[in-house]
Amino acid sequence: MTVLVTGGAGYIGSHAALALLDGGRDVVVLDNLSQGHRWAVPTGAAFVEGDCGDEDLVRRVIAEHDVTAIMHFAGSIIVPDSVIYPLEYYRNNTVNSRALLQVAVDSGVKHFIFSSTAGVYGEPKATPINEDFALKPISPYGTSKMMTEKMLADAAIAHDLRYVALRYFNVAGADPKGRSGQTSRKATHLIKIASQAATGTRPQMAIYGEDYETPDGTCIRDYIHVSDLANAHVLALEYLERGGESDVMNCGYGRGFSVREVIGAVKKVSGVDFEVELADRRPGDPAALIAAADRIRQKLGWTPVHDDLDAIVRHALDWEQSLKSREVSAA
Ligand SMILES: NC(=O)c1ccc[n+]([C@@H]2O[C@H](COP(=O)([O-])OP(=O)(O)OC[C@H]3O[C@@H](n4cnc5c(N)ncnc54)[C@H](O)[C@@H]3O)[C@@H](O)[C@H]2O)c1
Ligand SMILES: O=c1ccn([C@@H]2O[C@H](COP(=O)(O)OP(=O)(O)O[C@H]3O[C@H](CO)[C@H](O)[C@H](O)[C@H]3O)[C@@H](O)[C@H]2O)c(=O)[nH]1
Repeated sequence: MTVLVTGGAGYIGSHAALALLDGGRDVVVLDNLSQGHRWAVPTGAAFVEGDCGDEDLVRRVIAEHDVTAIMHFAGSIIVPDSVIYPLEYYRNNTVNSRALLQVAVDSGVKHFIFSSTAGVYGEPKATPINEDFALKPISPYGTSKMMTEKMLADAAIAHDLRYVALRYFNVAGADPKGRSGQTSRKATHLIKIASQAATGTRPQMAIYGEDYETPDGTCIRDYIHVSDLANAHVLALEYLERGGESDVMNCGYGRGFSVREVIGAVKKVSGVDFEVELADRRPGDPAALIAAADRIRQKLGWTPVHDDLDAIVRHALDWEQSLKSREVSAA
């Protein structure tokens, strides 16, 4: 009984693989290394280099490793890129997910956990956002994820398969033991960028807009520690294994911090007063995104242990320092 982790050489997938291994599970990672790194695959996990849309390959991996569950992280993740290359995002996020789902159904894999996003809500009418809000994505990225959610829902009705789609809010931080962290080749996430500015990997950073209708004028987000998120995946798997119904669940803490508050925390924790300039709004940024996070707590018994901005920042900074000594290009 092995868990197939697609995208397990990437940021969140490698943390989920660690959480599964820490819990005594067998793991096989399938990653095409388009973004991830071979060294990011945790020790103890089997590794197959390849594409999650390659049905023959996935079929073989499932059979050879006795896979009974799939955690599907593989995908393309940069929202503005999805506007420029929409068909590429639909191929990698939607078409490849369809292929993976087909093989899962054909092979009798009954449990499927999917990386969805708060991006499926688009510009929500209010905040906090609960799972019953209308899905109105405003980018091809968000739409590509919403379409996979729909495929999962339909497949779960027609076939012997149950799923949990986890809608992540803003994922940040790194493994507290320093075993993994965010190593995207093209960093866009606020805490990653601020950590790079603090550790000297980049000379300065920008705040994208300070004229939003928020207390300090900058956008508010619900930052969730990647290790708490990884544990949510393990709990979601246990939930399915004890017969839980298919569901979608927000992953966030239910509170928000502004861009200025985040940058202040990175400066305080690092002790570095790096340069911050003001820039125009980034297109498509909603003013505030905060999760209503009751469902995941109730249904999975999820109790986060890293709900502390300074701790999230500390772990992100430690990881950034360790990347510098590994001489990995993380920019
Ligand atoms: N990082 C976030 O804040 C965030 C928020 C919401 C949702 N998500 C979703 O979580 C998942 C993981 O994101 P991440 O931040 O770890 O990104 P990441 O880029 O670090 O990891 C994605 C991994 O998938 C691999 N990959 C991409 N396409 C593949 C394919 N066709 N076949 C096999 N491997 C492939 C990449 O090489 C990479 O290792 C993604 O599906 C993303 O959309 C991330
Ligand atoms: O250098 C930067 C980087 C970000 N920001 C701001 O910081 C906030 C957070 O931005 P991120 O890029 O860290 O995260 P997003 O909220 O844009 O994106 C998150 O939500 C998206 C869907 O809404 C996707 O799921 C994405 O993967 C996930 O990280 C935004 O207001 C952004 O404008 C800056 O001011 N400067």
